[in-house]
Amino acid sequence: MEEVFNATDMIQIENSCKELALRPNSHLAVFSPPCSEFCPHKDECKYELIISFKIFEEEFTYGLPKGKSFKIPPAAFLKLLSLLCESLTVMEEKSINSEIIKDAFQILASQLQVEFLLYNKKGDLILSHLFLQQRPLFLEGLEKLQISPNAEGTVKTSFGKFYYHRPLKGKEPEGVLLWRMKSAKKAENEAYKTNDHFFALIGKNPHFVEIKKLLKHIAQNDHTVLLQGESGTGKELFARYIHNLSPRKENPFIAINCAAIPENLLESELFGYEDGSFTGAKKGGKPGKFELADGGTIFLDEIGDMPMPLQAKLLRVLEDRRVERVGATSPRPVDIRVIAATNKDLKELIEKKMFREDLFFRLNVFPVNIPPLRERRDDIPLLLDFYLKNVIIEQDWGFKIFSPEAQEILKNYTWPGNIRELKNVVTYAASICKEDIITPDYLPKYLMTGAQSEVYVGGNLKGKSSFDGEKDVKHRLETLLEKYGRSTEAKKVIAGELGVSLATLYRWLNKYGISR
Ligand SMILES: Nc1ncnc2c1ncn2[C@@H]1O[C@H](COP(=O)(O)OP(=O)(O)OP(=O)(O)O)[C@@H](O)[C@H]1O
Repeated sequence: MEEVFNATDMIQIENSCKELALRPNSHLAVFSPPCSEFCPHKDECKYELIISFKIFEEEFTYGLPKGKSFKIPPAAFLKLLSLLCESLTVMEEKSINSEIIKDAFQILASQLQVEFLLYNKKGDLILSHLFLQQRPLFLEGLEKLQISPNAEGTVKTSFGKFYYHRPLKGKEPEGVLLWRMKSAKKAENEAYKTNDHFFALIGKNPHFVEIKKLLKHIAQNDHTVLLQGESGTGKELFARYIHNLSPRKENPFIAINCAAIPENLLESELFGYEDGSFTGAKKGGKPGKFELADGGTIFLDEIGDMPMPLQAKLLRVLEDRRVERVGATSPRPVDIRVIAATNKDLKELIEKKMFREDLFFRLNVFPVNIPPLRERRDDIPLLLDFYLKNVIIEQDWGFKIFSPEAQEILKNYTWPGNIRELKNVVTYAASICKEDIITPDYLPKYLMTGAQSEVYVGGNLKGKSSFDGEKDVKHRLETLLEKYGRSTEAKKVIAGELGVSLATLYRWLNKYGISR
């Protein structure tokens, strides 16, 4: 028989207490100790609450030690509620326990973030717990709810959608339990909002899981890793994953996007500079990213965009583990692990004499290819769920899900912008849909027409739909620059609005000859 409670804090109470707590004729009893005036420990009972219930012939009696908080899994609580539903006679008898039972269930429900409505078999609402700012003026009687004769299902009430469960005794329903979880749970909130990207590396696709395993292994040593994959596939997230699993995890993780920084600044950003090394240089000089990453990991994103002269300097750092600030006369030692990433074919760049072959071999110690989303479609539902929950929690919205039809469309789309695009689509759909269920009406139209997003075609702007041709693209970029300005902050906003990375935005600005 499955144990209903496996709560970590609820403990099985001693037999002596059990005898006092158990009510042999009822299925369920909740005690706010003392359980009885005859209890020898009644003045110093160590439990806050005692719950005793019987399923079939088996009895369970658990106590919550004082000063502990409930950690009962919500599923167990729902089982308990449905048990309560079957034991409604206990409530209706107005037994001495009924008030305590009510209180206990209210406490449990609020701790577990469960909303519920409990009706007896006559259809009267006898117990409820709803997270509403204002108390509802009235609660619907059961007959208004038009619950189907099934034992389980979903039903719409004036407080939104609920799941229902009606236990049957013989053929007669014993009552009905309506319940739902509050979606914006604080506990989830913490898990989802965590800066620890380690936890947010979502994916169960076997190839993806293999990569995670390999990287976990690689993380233990200091070898250089080269992550290759399309834009938005999660290269930076993987780099953080490696760092978080490595012995360097307490030290800095420094990311720099080689394509997002103007060529003339990149050198000093990476290597730092000495006092007075150029006009406008900060007094006392400045350490570069390599020095800042000392003891930790440096992530060189878009390495294919690094200018040739800097490639030579990077090669020296990789070979000697020493870095020379601009204007310095001698190098300083650095202890770093290097992770580089690219969405370009470096071998092709080598052929075009745009990337140094010797640097490629230095970087390519552990090459890892991150698959595009279209090659791991089985992960799409997981990612949709993850980002939907994320946005709901961030915005403190209520319950929302994608309808099966919307899920189907999202699953079949090619996602040229990969996970970044999926994330944007989820945010867009959840923002414009005021209902609980996100139907295809709320999805961007290009997903349905088979056309690709205007902003994603392998990271290059060449799509169709509302954007037609380069003239439109250039115009859109110019309009946005006019609207937001040209500061780095403004560019981040623009990149966000277009749903691309900052690096891609810089690439486009270069491509269309728009001044930065
Ligand atoms: N497996 C994943 N699970 C959850 N979120 C992910 C996953 N992979 C990527 N993301 C999210 O997708 C977005 C893009 O990821 P990231 O910046 O790591 O991609 P990238 O490959 O480095 O992109 P680019 O080449 O454009 O810099 C980020 O918001 C990241 O959090």
